[in-house]
Formats: sequence, structure tokens, C-alpha cells
Amino acid sequence: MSLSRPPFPSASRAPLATWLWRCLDGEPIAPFALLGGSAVPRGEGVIELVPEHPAADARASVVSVGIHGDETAPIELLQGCLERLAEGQARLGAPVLLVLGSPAAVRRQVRYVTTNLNRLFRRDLAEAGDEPERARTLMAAVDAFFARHPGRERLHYDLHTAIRDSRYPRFAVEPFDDAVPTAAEQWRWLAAAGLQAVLHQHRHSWTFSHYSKHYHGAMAFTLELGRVRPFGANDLAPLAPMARLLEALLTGARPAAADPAGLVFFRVEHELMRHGEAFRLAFTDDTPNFTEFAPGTLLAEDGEHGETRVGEAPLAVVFPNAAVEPGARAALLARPVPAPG
Ligand SMILES: O=C(O)CCC(=O)N[C@@H](CCC(=O)O)C(=O)O
Ligand SMILES: [Zn+2]
Repeated sequence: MSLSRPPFPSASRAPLATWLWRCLDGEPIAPFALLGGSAVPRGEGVIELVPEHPAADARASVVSVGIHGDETAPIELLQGCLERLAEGQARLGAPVLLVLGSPAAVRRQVRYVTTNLNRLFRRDLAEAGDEPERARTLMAAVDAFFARHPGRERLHYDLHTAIRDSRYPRFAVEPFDDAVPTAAEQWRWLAAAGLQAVLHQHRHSWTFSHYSKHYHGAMAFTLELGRVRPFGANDLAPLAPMARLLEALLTGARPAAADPAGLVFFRVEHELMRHGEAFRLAFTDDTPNFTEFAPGTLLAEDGEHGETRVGEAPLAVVFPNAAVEPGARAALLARPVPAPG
């Protein structure tokens, strides 16, 4: 199957500017130099940027894209940042692990090949198969990266796009872990990066960002940056502030900050699971994320579990997807909460 992607990137043939596409073409990657440091491959779709002179307070950051293969805007966004570094318009000043999560799914332009990679990031994972193996590889790469940078604050932004429209097109999912409180500066950075809402998870989710938070104490988020579209059809203009945040992580500069009053905070109250083969959501497919439903509203019908209705207080629905595998999450049900702190 041929890969659907934009033409070979920009005018630049610098190794960093072509890295993502060479990964997708399955080419072997050798180490190379860039302004301010070097790039060291750490496995398929994984490369570490190693600065010669890291800024004293630079984070050790993981930036991941393509965990879901059809979510192309983050790949194009990262590509733009890498081109600037590759062309010497920015100088590497911080250790960064870049991850192209699922090259196999990106090549096919599908969310996943066999099972959802973003539910498999747990150290007691028992499953076998391509996605479980990929999860193990990525967990080991993250473990080794953070181990190489003791004493630095840890950060992981896992970049995604959502299947549906959203009342807040750009939002952060904050993985659950009570032992790792989010630093207030993160809300300021994310507000400056153009995010509009934050969804706090209420329990362990075993996503990639959750992995870095739970096992490594990193500031970690899944960042939803608009809607799933094919390569070449993304509007990157609203993501320009996010590109500036990524560039600050790469150069070791202090990221821009903005008043977090611009963010609307939600907390997950329930996970709506698909139990049976016979399962349907009771609202239309074009219902945007964060749409609120009134008490008593029918949300889903499940052959095994029966009806799910909104209880006594309204609930907003996020990531509804009736097509998930039985046993998987079909939606998050959330309520607005006050801003933290
Ligand atoms: O739009 C959707 O239904 C899914 C978009 C997506 O891939 N979201 C992530 C969120 C991960 C999290 O809960 O932190 C996912 O479902 O893996
Ligand atoms: Zn995704």
C-alpha cells in the first residue's frame, strides 16, 4: 500500500528535516550532527537530540507523534520545528527524545493496525502482537532516555488529533496520578500554546503520556490539536503557538506563558465502556466533543450492560466512539471543575 504524504519536505535535505519521512520509508538512520549538538537513533521511529551545551534548567522532554497513524497534523507540526532546527534557524539546547509512535499505522493511514497502541503502556503488559511489542519498545526507549538525564525535570507531550469536532478544538488530557501534581507553569505554557481546555483523568489510563507521568514523575499530557485529517489537509495556522512551545523545549529557552484563566477545566466522572457486540451511542456521529447532555438523557445502549443515562447532573461527552473493541472505552463523561490551585 502506498504512503499518502506530502511531497518530500521543503527544500531541505538536512538529515533532521528528512528524518520523519525516512522513518516512514523504512530507511536505516545513522547518527548525524545538527546546530548545537547531534542526533542519535534509538530504534525504529525514535531519535534522541543530544545538545553540546544544554541550558541549565532545560527539561528532558519526550515529544511523540503518530501513536495513532491517521493523526497527521502533529507529524506536520513537528516536521516544521525540525526543519527550523535542521536549517540552523534554531539551536539545539535541551535533550529531547522524538518518537514516531506507530510507523506501521502511519504508513497505512489508520488509527491502529490490530489494537489501540495507546492503551498498552503498562509494565505488566501481558499481550503479544505488533502493538504490544511496539509499546514495550517505546516504554524501554523512554526509560533509557530519562535514565540518561538524571536531575532534569521531565516532560512528555504526546501529540494527537481527535476523531470529531470539539467545542474546544485544542485541549489537553491530563493523565491521572495523584502522586505527581501538575506544576502550575504547565497551565501557563499550555494556555500560551493556544490550548483551550484541560480534561483531568479520574483513573489510570495506560496511555503513553500516563506512562511517563506514572512511572517517571514527568509532567505529561496527551495534547489534542484539532481534528483527524489526511496529510496535506491540515490547517497548521492555529498550531503556530504550539510550534513555539515545542521549539522552546528543543532550544532550552523559557516557553511563553499566558494567563491560565483562558483554559476551561473538566474532570472525567465516568468511563463509558463498550461491553457487548451489540452497542450503540444514542447521539449522532457529528456530536462535538464536550457537548453537554441533560440529566436523564439516554447516552448508550449495550447488549450486555443495558442503558447508560445521565444521572442527576449534566455530563459532557468526550471521545465518543461506538466502533471500539468490546471491553474498550467508548466515551469519557466529564463535568466542568474549578481551575486547579
Ligand atoms: O477522538 C477520539 O475519539 C480519540 C482521540 C485520541 O486518540 N485520544 C487519545 C486520548 C488519550 C488519553 O485519554 O489521554 C486516545 O484515545 O488515546
Ligand atoms: Zn490519538
